[in-house]
Amino acid sequence: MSAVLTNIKSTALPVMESFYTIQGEGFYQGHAAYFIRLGGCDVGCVWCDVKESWDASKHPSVEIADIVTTAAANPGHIAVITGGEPLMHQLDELTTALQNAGLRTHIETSGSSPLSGKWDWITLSPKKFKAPLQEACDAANELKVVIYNKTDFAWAEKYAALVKPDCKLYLQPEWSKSAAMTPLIIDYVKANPQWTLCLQIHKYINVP
Ligand SMILES: C[S@@+](CC[C@H](N)C(=O)[O-])C[C@H]1O[C@@H](n2cnc3c(N)ncnc32)[C@H](O)[C@@H]1O
Ligand SMILES: Nc1nc2[nH]cc(C(=O)O)c2c(=O)[nH]1
Ligand code: SF4
Ligand SMILES: [Mg+2]
Repeated sequence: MSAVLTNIKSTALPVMESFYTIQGEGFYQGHAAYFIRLGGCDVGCVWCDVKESWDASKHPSVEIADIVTTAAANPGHIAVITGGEPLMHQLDELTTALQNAGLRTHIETSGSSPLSGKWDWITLSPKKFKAPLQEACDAANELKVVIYNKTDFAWAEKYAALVKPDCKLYLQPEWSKSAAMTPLIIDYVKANPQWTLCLQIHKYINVP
């Protein structure tokens, strides 16, 4: 996948899956939300929990009008755009259409591709494998750092210094390392209470 995808204004986007569930992570954890998972990612996190999303060509192209109609058919008021890396796509048309249909627009992003779209909530989850752009740090409403080993705490602080003062700060254990990392996160949050522990609750309660 390359930057070729980034600037194409299109009326359709590759959709790997979409589902109505509860937001399992971050400030909106527990809220009903309709997730739209776009195909394509050029970041390549070794521990990514959705590697099937990486190749955009493996996912069907869906018209934005159809994406929005399906999203708006649910009673929830939040649409979460995730991926893959959703900012590999130009998202102005999708987000405008979702907002015109009465939905809040939230994004889950690594911030490593240029920002597009109109957002009510931006979750920035920076990655070592492809660093976020400063424009993503400037715009983030919450910073969610995945903790894979103990050196990741210092790395998280580097990004906490780059986001806005009111940006919410979350530390999320990498799923396969959760047993080892969660106790370290608990100790870290107790010593540094500006941070909050974030568990992926959907994986504990077995919802998508
Ligand atoms: C699959 S990513 C898709 C959105 C975007 N590419 C990103 O990384 O933010 C959605 C969220 O899941 C997190 N994530 C992915 N794999 C994970 C894992 N194995 N354990 C914990 N969090 C994970 C990411 O950091 C991100 O916050
Ligand atoms: N329930 C639920 N909450 C989530 N929050 C972020 C997710 C993502 O994969 O982007 C996700 C997801 O896949 N499922
Ligand atoms: S940036 Fe997101 S989708 Fe891409 S590999 Fe990393 S966690 Fe997976
Ligand atoms: Mg997920």
